[in-house]
Amino acid sequence: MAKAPYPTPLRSRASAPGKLILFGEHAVVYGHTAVAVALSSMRVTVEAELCDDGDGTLEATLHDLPSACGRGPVRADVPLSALAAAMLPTRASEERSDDGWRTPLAAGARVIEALHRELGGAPEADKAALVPLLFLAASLLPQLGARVGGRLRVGVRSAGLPVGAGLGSSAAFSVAVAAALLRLQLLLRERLGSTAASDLALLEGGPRAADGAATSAEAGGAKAGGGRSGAGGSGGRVAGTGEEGCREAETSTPSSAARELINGWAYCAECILHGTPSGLDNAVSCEGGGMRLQRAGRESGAALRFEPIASLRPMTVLVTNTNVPRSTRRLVAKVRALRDAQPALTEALFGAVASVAEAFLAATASSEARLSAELPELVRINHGLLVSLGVSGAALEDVVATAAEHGLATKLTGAGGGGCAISVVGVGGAARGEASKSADAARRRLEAKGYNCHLTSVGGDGVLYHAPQAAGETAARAAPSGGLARAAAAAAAVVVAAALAAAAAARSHATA
Ligand SMILES: Nc1ncnc2c1ncn2[C@@H]1O[C@H](COP(=O)(O)OP(=O)(O)OP(=O)(O)O)[C@@H](O)[C@H]1O
Ligand SMILES: C[C@@](O)(CCO)CC(=O)[O-]
Repeated sequence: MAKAPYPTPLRSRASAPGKLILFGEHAVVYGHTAVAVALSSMRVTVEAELCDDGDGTLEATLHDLPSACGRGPVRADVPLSALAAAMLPTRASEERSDDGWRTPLAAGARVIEALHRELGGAPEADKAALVPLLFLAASLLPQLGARVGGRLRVGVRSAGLPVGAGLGSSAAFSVAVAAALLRLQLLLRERLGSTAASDLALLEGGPRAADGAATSAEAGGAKAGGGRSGAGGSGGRVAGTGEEGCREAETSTPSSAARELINGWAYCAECILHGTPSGLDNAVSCEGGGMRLQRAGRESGAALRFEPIASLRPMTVLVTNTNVPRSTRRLVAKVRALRDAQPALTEALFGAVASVAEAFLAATASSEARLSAELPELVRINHGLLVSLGVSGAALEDVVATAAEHGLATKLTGAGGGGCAISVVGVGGAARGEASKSADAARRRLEAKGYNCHLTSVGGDGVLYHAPQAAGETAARAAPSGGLARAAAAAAAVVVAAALAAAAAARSHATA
């Protein structure tokens, strides 16, 4: 065992947004077009700190999740060496080294079981929430298990993103944890002087769109290898609205190579939480902006294809959480039953939903004025089609009617039944003035009825790095020492191509 001191704590901080489905839920299950966007001001933020005091423990705290034991938030202290041991099935089969963080690799059943065991007698619900974080820590900081002493502290907080309401909180959690821990790995390598060219490429952050780096022509350029992604302009508008969210001055977007790795690891965490998710939520959370998605075939097992929407325009929506629990599985089954009973009619409804999604894509590609004119009607029509499919509910209809009294077109988002609805407030500048007065009035009425509302722009920043809260990170780089330093130095020889190939492999896995 090596004891390699970190002269000062290393800290990283990252955040990632939730998502919402603008158009096309349910029809997308049968191969029709849908549109999803990032909820740039509703985010999960993760702080991670690695320091030399302590007894070789990972301290994880999920500040927003109340523990099922009824005392405080979900939290755990786990020996770092035990985490490394739990990962042995993965490492043995892969013959992997401390360099394993470069290749996102899903957790097998034996690894998941071993991580559960490390959480001892904690309530099952707490374990389920913690295991993805433990897995990411062990995967992205594999060197730590071989050390004596030290402490890794990870804290997770949500900024306005409700947990389990259909807005992609689990993906935001997974992306933000993966980003914070990847950055810690890279800072550790930099501190130890083992930074290779490939690591520098991963460490590099770009300016956010909110800093004015992305013009509207670049907005949404979420191609692999591209710089900023997502609807850059809206990122700037979010920062100016005075909403909740992360607006630190020192904020940057991870490089595209880093985003690919983050997305790959986040998908691995999502698989632990959800089995076999499509990968849409983590892709939108990571890249920001908006995505067009479509299944390759008519059946729900068919692969989902994602395509960034290059022309997404800034939009402001009022998100209303009915607080009515919903089961996506039950609602999807309900639509399937309707399709079995009325195949031609149901297919016609799906076709109409897809036409709405395509009309939205045409309008946003055309002009702000056209989108502004057409969006409310498109929202109203899509909701009507979802009502016809039988997936609305009493609270959702109440939200639609209440918002309509204030001139706002509203639709359910996600599976329906309960969960959230979205009301169009405006496109670009239209979100101010009269539109914003209507939104304020609607919000007051809806909140008086017991719903939770959040005014937000959509399609802005994806995953972001933030300046850590405390000083110390800028302290002088330490000389490499001990086994950890040697392992890190050996790993540094791996070239850029390896990191990019690994990330590409993860991406193809995530979109499969
Ligand atoms: N802020 C957070 N801190 C820790 N864990 C979180 C946080 N937000 C979400 N999670 C994890 O994600 C789970 C919720 O995932 P779930 O899929 O039910 O909801 P969602 O992601 O909000 O909705 P959807 O997947 O339908 O968009 C939580 O139980 C928890 O494990
Ligand atoms: C209802 C649905 O279309 C969206 C749920 O958020 C289901 C799915 O796409 O898997």
